[in-house]
Amino acid sequence: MASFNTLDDLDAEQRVLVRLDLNSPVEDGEVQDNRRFERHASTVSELVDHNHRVVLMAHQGRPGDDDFVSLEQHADILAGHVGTDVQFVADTYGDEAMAAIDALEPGEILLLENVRMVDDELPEESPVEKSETEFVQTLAPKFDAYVNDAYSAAHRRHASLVGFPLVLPAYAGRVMETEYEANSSIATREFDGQVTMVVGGTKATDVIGVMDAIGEKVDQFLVGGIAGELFLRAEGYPVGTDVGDMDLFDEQWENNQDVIEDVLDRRADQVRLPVDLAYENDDGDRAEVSVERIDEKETGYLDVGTETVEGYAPTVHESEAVFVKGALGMFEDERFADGTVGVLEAIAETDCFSVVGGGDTSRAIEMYGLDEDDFSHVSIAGGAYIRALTGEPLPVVEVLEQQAKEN
Ligand SMILES: Nc1ncnc2c1ncn2[C@@H]1O[C@H](COP(=O)(O)OP(=O)(O)O)[C@@H](O)[C@H]1O
Ligand SMILES: O=C(OP(=O)(O)O)[C@H](O)COP(=O)(O)O
Repeated sequence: MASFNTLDDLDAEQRVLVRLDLNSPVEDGEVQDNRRFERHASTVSELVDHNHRVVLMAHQGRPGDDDFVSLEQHADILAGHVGTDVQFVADTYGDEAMAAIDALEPGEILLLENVRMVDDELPEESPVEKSETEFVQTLAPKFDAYVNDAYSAAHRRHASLVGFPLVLPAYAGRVMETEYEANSSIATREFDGQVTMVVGGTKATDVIGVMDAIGEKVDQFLVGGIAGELFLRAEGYPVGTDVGDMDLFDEQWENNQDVIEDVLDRRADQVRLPVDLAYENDDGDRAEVSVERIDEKETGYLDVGTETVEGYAPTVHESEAVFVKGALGMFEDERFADGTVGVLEAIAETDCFSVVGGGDTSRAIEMYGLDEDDFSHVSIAGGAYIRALTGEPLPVVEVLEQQAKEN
């Protein structure tokens, strides 16, 4: 259990400054609705119900990137989820923002402009240095309290995340609370039975790091995606290499070969690898091949095969807890969704404690008609989830805990 203050500790009718993480995919300039809006909307609604004046801060993209855009569209999308108007001001702590904050009535919501447009926001510095910036020093006096709900950005030491809690009474929002409890549980909870981790996706470096860090806590790793092929390569199979213009394997192999070999060496009986793989045949259909029958990699393998799923599912059924990081195949293409969906269905069928993380992987749940309620927790965090799994501290959580202890 984290020992930070939560909304349960916050008195009603305050002027509250809230940090959300509404960072979203942007396609052709259009911000895409996603789980982050829906989740944060419940925190915002709760604050509105308690008659607070609610001022929201968030970021979008990184300076220089195409998705580094204004939060104007975010205000409309969030309003749709909250069911109440969300005002927007194209300013963060200048005169325009200050006037909009002053004009706010109890129960009203105002979203400030993208905090990454403020020079003081981004350089990673200590919370004390961040709290001394002009941004924090100018904005904070307008408020009685600060709420941080941005769990998925909790690994960053930015002004809006770690500066304000040093100068205002600080509370964790509901998303922060829920994400923290669920995602940290692999490190902090003792489960009675078997703990299983499903790892896949394209960012093999991340999941291999998790396997290395958390091997003591996990009984079985069910591996697929790019990591699956890299582990097969380490076992001597002629896969896990780039073919054509693919660049998913060779660089990650060079960066992780030692760790993979070490994990296999120390944890051979914990690591389960695909026994068959799926690819697109000349007719454009899904075809499968046993890994034993591959002589040379000539095509991209886009999913684990049927026999692999049939082998993984019983392990899931026997588990007390299952954590997922990364998809077992390229599930966005229906032909290559069997591995990911098969394992998610197996998890949904059981009443084990389950966490599904990773922005891309969790999209498979709605894409294939699975019910989010059949999982204990579907995380909206990527990098922060990885850190929670490996037990690495999150600066935002540390600051919230520190403030709770001192005040
Ligand atoms: N064999 C594969 N070849 C290509 N892409 C794959 C393969 N297996 C999984 N993927 C892709 O991995 C993506 C998810 O991986 P990743 O971005 O690392 O995870 P997340 O964002 O969920 O943490 C999915 O979009 C899926 O298409
Ligand atoms: O989307 C985010 O992280 P994620 O891609 O790890 O889920 C957060 O908003 C953090 O964004 P950043 O990685 O640009 O600091």
